[in-house]
Amino acid sequence: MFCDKPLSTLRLLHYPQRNGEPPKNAARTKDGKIIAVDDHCDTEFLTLLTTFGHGGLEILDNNGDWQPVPPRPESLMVNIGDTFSSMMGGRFKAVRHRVVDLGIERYSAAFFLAPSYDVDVGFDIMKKARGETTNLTEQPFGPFLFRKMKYEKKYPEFKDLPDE
Ligand SMILES: O=C(O)CCC(=O)C(=O)O
Ligand SMILES: [Fe+2]
Repeated sequence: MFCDKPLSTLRLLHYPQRNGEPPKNAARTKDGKIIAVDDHCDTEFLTLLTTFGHGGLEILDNNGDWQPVPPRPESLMVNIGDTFSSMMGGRFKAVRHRVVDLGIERYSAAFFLAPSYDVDVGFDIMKKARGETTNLTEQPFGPFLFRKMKYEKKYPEFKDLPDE
């Protein structure tokens, strides 16, 4: 499911320390902190994330409040992606998260485990395992990912890519 024509990616992130005043139009949280990465859910299957001990990551809880994720040494954070959530019929939810600027230089690394380009992700894993029919339609992961990134999440780096 993950090995042939893989679409998994490793993202190495460096957030340089800000010098001087932030731009006037910088995106801010309700309590005035500068947002370094806007809130989003990861799109792929599962994400393994380390922040190398840095704070700044926040998740949206069920009450709609943002909660800081305290860095835990020697551990990885595992996030469920939209694809896994949809394949589990929504029983597991992709967590909304964002990164706020704490005024320090920051590093993180995220491995986005993604199904292969041609793999059908348009079914409910649990229903299929029980031999039940699923309502979802066949959906190869590659075009599903590209469409989601381009039209739904509107990520600029996907703007000029073809749909398939
Ligand atoms: O830098 C971080 O801690 C998180 C980055 C992130 O959420 C992402 O790249 O999808
Ligand atoms: Fe993320």
